[in-house]
Amino acid sequence: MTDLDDIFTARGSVLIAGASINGSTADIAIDETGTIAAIGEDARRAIDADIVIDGSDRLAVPGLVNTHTHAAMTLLRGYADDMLLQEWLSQKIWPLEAHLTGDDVYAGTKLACLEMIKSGTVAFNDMYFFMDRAAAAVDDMGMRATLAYGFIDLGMEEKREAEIKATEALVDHIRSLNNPRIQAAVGPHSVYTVSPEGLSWCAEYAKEQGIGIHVHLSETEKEVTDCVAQFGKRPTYLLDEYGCLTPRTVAAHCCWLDEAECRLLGERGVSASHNPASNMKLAVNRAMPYHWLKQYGANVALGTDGCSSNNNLDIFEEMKFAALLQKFAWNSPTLLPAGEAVMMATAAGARALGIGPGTLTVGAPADIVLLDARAVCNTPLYNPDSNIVYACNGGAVMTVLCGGRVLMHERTVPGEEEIIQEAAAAARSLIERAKNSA
Ligand SMILES: C[C@H]1O[C@@H](n2cnc3c(N)ncnc32)[C@H](O)[C@@H]1O
Ligand SMILES: [Zn+2]
Repeated sequence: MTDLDDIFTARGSVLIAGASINGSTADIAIDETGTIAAIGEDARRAIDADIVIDGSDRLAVPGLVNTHTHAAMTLLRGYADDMLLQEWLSQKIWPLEAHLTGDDVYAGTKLACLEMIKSGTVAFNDMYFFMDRAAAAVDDMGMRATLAYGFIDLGMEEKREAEIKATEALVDHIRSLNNPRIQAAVGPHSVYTVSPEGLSWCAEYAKEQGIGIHVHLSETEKEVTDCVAQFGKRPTYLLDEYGCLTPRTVAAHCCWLDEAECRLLGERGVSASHNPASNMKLAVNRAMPYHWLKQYGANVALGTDGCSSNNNLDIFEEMKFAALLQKFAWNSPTLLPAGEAVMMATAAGARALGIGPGTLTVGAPADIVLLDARAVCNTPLYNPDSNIVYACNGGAVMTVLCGGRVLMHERTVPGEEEIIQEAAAAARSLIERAKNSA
């Protein structure tokens, strides 16, 4: 077996020896390009391994995907809780965010990446500000991410011009990085913060650039009634009218949808990001109609939302909350069984971001998580999906690989201490600046 230091610095082929995959024991071979080259009997012959990782007492699962977050909001964790969404945003969050700097976003996104890696997430879909600095953090941490600048014009033409410039600058910047793990998306925040002109620019620009769209959709009932009062139609139809519903759109929340809207999202091939912890915390008072979205073929994945409404980035918790909330809200104990929750966090998430199949299969990117099969939460282990969704949290994750690179091994992530210290310092200084300006 390879030493800890070598595991993080070596670049090359990796053999995971004797891990448990879907109930049977197998080796996994990963080639130099970070692709799964073989699983099972052929694995040892498929590569001349530079790194060997002991997979005994480990369950191998695909890397988890967080399809909706505001990563740098780790700096706002616990800053404002137990409030109504509109008041929380307008009275607490937005005033504090006005003081954010690029350095804050770098430090906060690094803390977010650390937290995600420690809980088995390899890829995320982010919408925030100073996203060139978020990209730097993602690059440093070795994860995958789709990064969108949060486009908010509040119906003002001048602001719209600035948001267009910021969006274009981010897309150009990400292209210049030439990092296959980082892609750009366009991020119209929502129908209540972006004008029709803004929505339509976002849709056209995304189409022209061949990139995705990341938007909040029908999170609260107020969003829907305000939209109907102002535009005479529900948010889904407004987004559709301006071209924002595409197979490369990720719509976060999707709580207050009626059946016809679910059908339209299915027809347009949209991915819906279910964020049950945030929805329950902010008491949006309606669970995403998962059964309709599934029935009409929308791709339903999972997200945490930001750390100020969750308050962590653990997709294991999100799998459990999703499975529980759906059952409770729709009065159906058979709705969203464990296996489906795992698929939402893996294959559906990967599909939403266009990053491969999100499965442990030959030819897939080697985005692999090894769980401790001997942990309390995995004992006994009748049905791994059940343990993963209902019993475990991210603490059971021991090793994480993204594109064949080891990001965490035996729960060690290089540089963890400094990342935590720097984020804590950034949060302190942010609060200080906000106080001094008040
Ligand atoms: C990108 C923007 O989205 C905001 N934001 C964070 N959480 C939510 C939510 N649940 N609903 C709407 N907006 C949110 C961020 O605070 C930032 O201002
Ligand atoms: Zn959000």
